[in-house]
Amino acid sequence: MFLKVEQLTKRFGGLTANHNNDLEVHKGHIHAIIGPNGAGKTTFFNLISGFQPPTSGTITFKGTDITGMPPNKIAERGIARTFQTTHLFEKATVLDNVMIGNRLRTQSGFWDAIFRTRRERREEKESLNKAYKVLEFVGLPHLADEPIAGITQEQKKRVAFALALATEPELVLLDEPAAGVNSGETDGLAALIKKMTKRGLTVCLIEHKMAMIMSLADRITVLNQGERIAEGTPKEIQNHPAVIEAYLGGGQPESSRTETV
Ligand SMILES: Nc1ncnc2c1ncn2[C@@H]1O[C@H](COP(=O)(O)OP(=O)(O)OP(=O)(O)O)[C@@H](O)[C@H]1O
Repeated sequence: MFLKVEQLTKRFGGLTANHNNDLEVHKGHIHAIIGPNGAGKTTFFNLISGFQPPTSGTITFKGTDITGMPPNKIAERGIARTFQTTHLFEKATVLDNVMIGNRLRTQSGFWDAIFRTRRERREEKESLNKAYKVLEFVGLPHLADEPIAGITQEQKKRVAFALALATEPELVLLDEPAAGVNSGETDGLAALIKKMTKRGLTVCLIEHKMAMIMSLADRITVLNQGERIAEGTPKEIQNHPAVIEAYLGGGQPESSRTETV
């Protein structure tokens, strides 16, 4: 299994944000994580990408146990995640964001960057080439010199993708890639996600836009109140009683919370 999460739990004091959750992501798939607000989706991503340590459970990526590894080590092993667009530097250019962001999030040579050693200059050139390549991929090479503050929300989403892709990942975790953009732009971002899998990437995404998820995802995992309540194909999920119940906001009996398709 490409990514295998077993019995993952995260507690914040008395609150259980994730409770004994399992997940299997197949190579080359688009796997969506959905669920109402506060279901524990972002926490789940934080645990997989190493931004928070789990309370218990294991995460195995390509056969290696990566549980509790720091984010830069997990990125080195091939897992990248996107951040909300609020993580971008508004005054810096698109290109600088991709370059700086990549370094800050994946490399330890921060002081090299400050003092501009020879190694740093060589790495900067490589980093520049890489940044242009990923900007090309996400369709923004013409905006390389534009400050983030001057581009649209949809373009910022593409920059967030570029940041993740610059780490040359095999698995990309996208946190609400289409939040705050209109429907035409959502279609464009969905096409870009499809293009990622055509290039051999595996994608795991959190998203609230159901139409997008239903047409894009190979499999869907549904979380509610920290627990996995369903897993299956889009068709199976659409007709799943526990999912319908969770989305209608009625809450559900304890007994149905661990039900799977
Ligand atoms: N660092 C933290 N400290 C304490 N509680 C937290 C922390 N992070 C998340 N939580 C809580 O854990 C629960 C799950 O939050 P999380 O952000 O993972 O949900 P979500 O499904 O991503 O929600 P949304 O769709 O609204 O983004 C919430 O009750 C939240 O308040």
